Amino acid sequence: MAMAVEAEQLSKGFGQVLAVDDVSFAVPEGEVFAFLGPNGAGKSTTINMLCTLARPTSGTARVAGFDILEDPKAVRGHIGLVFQENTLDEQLTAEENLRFHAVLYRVPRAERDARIDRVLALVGLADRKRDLVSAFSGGMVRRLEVARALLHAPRVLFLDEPTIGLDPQTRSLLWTDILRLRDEAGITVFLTTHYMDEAEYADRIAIIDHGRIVALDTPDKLKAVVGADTVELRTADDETALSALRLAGFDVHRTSDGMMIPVPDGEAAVGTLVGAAGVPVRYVHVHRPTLDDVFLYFTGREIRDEPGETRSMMVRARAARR
Ligand SMILES: Nc1ncnc2c1ncn2[C@@H]1O[C@H](COP(=O)(O)OP(=O)(O)OP(=O)(O)O)[C@@H](O)[C@H]1O
Repeated sequence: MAMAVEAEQLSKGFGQVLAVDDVSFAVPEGEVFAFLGPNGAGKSTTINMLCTLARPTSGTARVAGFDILEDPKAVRGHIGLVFQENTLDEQLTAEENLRFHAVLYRVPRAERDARIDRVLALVGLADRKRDLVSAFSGGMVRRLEVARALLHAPRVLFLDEPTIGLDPQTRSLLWTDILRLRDEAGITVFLTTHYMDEAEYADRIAIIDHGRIVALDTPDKLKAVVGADTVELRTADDETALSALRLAGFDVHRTSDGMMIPVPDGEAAVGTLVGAAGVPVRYVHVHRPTLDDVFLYFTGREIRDEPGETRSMMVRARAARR
């Protein structure tokens, strides 16, 4: 199978900060691939390297078959990009914005009208062609940005946090567009997000934390790793409970405020776990796996603890004082 993106031991440092740390992965053509991680995990830095906007400190990658270091111009010609910031001209209509970009990207004059209509249709904005962007909702602006990134018919589309700041309904509409690009145009989509719920739509997810990929698979397989069910326990003495449960043969994972134990049947296991903990139990919760659990399982904390260690350290310090 042909690969749209192949990263080989990519690293990028900024002074003392290793933003991306020895990351390798491959994305087959036609896949929707999500880079999922908290703020500061290294998602934007990875996308910037793949799009030739930042130079790796070490390692390399091939995008649409071209090496990002040896052939950056060819890479740029075969990718579309949507950044976190809006870069459309609000005083122009949707069509005028696209036309301006088509000229910039040297889309042949004879093809411009057809391309503009095609990309507007792909994002469901065909009937808003002549409207001013200043009259668009946040979701429509994002969709127009996606349309613009598609004008020169790229093979790979990079979207950095495309749904940030949008309400859940608009986010879900944008996802319909993204999946349509894959299904109708065969485009490979590489996107970053810190929204667990929407990462479920992706064909595969790489979970990135502190610059490293900690897990990579389909949403279903990642959830299966966590176990059929998970029991979350918080006790009067977590260290003692953790040792006792491990001695009793359970696979216990420490979290910032307790522990998680994957088990085949949560409800059936609660009694045994509470008994085996050997200390008073303050909180028990049985849940079916979600991607939040997957993140907690692989990183030991919740994605919402971010941004930054400072906040999670404060949360922990506050919890410790209670
Ligand atoms: N130009 C830069 N100079 C110095 N440090 C940087 C620079 N760009 C990123 N970093 C640092 O590298 C780390 C990774 O940042 P990056 O923006 O890639 O994370 P992210 O996962 O995309 O988060 P966000 O969604 O907040 O952008 C962070 O610690 C960040 O502060």
